[in-house]
Amino acid sequence: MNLLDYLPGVPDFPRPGILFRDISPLLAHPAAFKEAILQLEALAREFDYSHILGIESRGFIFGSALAHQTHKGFALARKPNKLPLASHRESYGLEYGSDSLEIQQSTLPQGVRVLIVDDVLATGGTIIAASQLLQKAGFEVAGALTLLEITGLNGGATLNQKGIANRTVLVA
Ligand SMILES: O=P(O)(O)OC[C@H]1O[C@H](OP(=O)(O)OP(=O)(O)O)[C@H](O)[C@@H]1O
Ligand SMILES: Nc1ncnc2[nH]cnc12
Repeated sequence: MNLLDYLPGVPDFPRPGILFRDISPLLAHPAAFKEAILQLEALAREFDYSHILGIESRGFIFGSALAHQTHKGFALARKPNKLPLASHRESYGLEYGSDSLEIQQSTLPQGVRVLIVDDVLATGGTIIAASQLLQKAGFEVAGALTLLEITGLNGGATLNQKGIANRTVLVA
């Protein structure tokens, strides 16, 4: 099964010039979704971690399914003003705009090693912000794992330069 068949590119969304990879067909196809989680699980074995951080919103889907599959804990990196307890915030740029993420200070035991999981790696801005949040909150960044890296934006190389070990299932 070629998982890219289930991640079609939609031209000029959400802005002209962006080829947006839609995860909806993959999620709607049980065997493709299962295969995606199994391939993420295989790459996750390369990391030493006890918890997964999922990034709102598409990172929640893959991160939580992977946490369930691998028997790891799961934590939320949320868009602003969604978390009820004291939180850290980071702002960042991404392929088609800018945004902010927050994590709760008290979510995980201090010092645990956390694997960041998201659907897509484009510029790397989102994962760098997530990594900074984890460090601010006193957690160790085990690395970052994505289903798809968008070519031409050097997200993987950017993460490497920042010292964030990263693996992706697909590149397109
Ligand atoms: O590598 P980057 O350039 O930072 O881009 C990648 C991010 O962009 C998308 O999220 P988006 O902010 O569109 O939010 P969504 O998951 O709620 O759709 C995607 O799910 C990643 O989190
Ligand atoms: N081209 C793209 N497709 C889907 N999600 C993205 N997030 C950032 N860039 C993206």
